Amino acid sequence: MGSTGQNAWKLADHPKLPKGKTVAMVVLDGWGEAKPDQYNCIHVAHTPTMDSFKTTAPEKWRLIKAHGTAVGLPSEDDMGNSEVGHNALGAGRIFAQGAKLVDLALASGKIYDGEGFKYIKECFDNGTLHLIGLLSDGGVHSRLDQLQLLLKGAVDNGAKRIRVHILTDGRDVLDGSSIGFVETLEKDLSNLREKGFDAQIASGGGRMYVTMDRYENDWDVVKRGWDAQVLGEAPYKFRNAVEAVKKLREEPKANDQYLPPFVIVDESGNPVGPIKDGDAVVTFNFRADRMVMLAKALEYEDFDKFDRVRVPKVHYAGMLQYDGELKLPGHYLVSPPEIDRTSGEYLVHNGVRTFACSETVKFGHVTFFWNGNRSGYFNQEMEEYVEIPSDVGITFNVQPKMKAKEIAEKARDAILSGKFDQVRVNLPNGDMVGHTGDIEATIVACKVTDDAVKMIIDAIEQVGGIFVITADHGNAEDMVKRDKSGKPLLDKNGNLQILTSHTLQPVPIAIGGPGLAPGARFRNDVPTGGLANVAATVMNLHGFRGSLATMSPLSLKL
Ligand SMILES: O=C(O)[C@@H](CO)OP(=O)(O)O
Ligand SMILES: [Mn+2]
Ligand SMILES: [Mn+2]
Repeated sequence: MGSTGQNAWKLADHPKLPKGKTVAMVVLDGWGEAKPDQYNCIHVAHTPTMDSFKTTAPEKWRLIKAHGTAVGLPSEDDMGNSEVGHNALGAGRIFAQGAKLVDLALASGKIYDGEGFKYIKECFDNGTLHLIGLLSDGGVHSRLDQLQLLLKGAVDNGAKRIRVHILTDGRDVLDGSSIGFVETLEKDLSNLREKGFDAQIASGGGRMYVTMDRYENDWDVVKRGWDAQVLGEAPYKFRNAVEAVKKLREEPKANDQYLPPFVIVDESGNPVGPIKDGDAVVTFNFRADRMVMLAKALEYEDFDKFDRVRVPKVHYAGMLQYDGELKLPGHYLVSPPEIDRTSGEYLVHNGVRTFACSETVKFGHVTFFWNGNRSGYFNQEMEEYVEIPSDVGITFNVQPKMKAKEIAEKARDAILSGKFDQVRVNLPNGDMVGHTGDIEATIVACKVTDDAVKMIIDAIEQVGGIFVITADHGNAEDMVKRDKSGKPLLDKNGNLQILTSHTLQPVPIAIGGPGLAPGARFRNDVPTGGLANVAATVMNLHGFRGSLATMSPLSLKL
């Protein structure tokens, strides 16, 4: 393989597999494999299409790893997530991910020598350091222990006044756990106060209602956060954050994910921590998708998505740089993984035309994450990305069908059009509805997903193509927290502990379709395999050689 120019991208022909077959690449979001029981919504739901892969063509079906080190996360206790999952699927390699890179930078202390930290430090003498992010130990977007280390490092490096703007979780961790996390943070801050630092929580709100929207689905979410964090304005005012979270959770149907915005006020009723000129701001989430919108609001001069009212002149740094193409934000504490030479870029250099589609809430998964946290096209003549607008302002248990049918129709039409060689979609339902913890709705979500898969493979059937159906991580296959033996756990009131988060489960991958070379199947003597092996397998199915640079496929027997 040449090292420069077009030659560096040219892929050799596969010795046995033909070129020119339309390949449908379908990612079921949040669809893992787990023991069948009543809390496994995939098992309970009517899913004849997905079931048939496993039962009628078991040699073309297998399980692959979708969590922990197989997707670049720090440990095997880390559940998978969309960012790392789609990064691995799209890049075909395992990269040490944000969670891990931040751990290393904090442990070595290198984070404090970096450009980003030096930049925010310039404000420590006269300004306040604001830390904004998700408060939990979920490890998907952020981690409490990293925030704690950062707080310590900041005061060791001269920060005197610190305000933390918290977003409560309940999506990567149990609902209700926010109280404990806020208590822990309050204790740390009160220890700092005892040592003479002026450190407090300044504002808060639930992650799905305040700040952490993604892919520009609903700017109101970011505005609510802006109002509380920057302007110090919110519908609820409290003297301390533990009281805030406890009180707001008392509202009927309240949960951690959707707590309304609140600000902490002093004895005269004034907000304790609006962001002002001369302050430093750090968004401490390492994961990109749900921080990009706030980063734009903080960084873009000609921002017009909502009225910011007041735009403080601050030194802002992200924990990571969230968008490599937009270079957003410009300053960051830790360099993001350099996810280069992704499969999408190989495709455009090798004449493979791609169609990618999902609805808004997952659109960036099959584009931005797939392409290594890079927005935009590699080559617009070779690619078409279609976004179907998601419903806004609802929780998806109310509308568990979401846009699965519309996504499948777009995929079907793209396949039948003959204009594309790869048709790639994400079907969000298992994940988005699974996160609501609503078992009945999640069962509907799984059925609808199965219907969508059917529509896509029927189209593949018609054009003599190939399908690859897989998932990015588990979610809908397990809706309860369990003990080590697998028994569902009850809380202190005897209620089932509902699991709103992803899981540690493996995910299925199925290949098939009339275009698949006769006899092609997965080797059953290769036990390991993960999401990072899918890209090279797909390249094989497009007729290209087995290994591309360092990508390795799931072994196929031909
Ligand atoms: O909604 C999200 O941000 C995460 C869970 O925190 O889910 P996913 O990784 O599937 O996008
Ligand atoms: Mn996902
Ligand atoms: Mn999810």
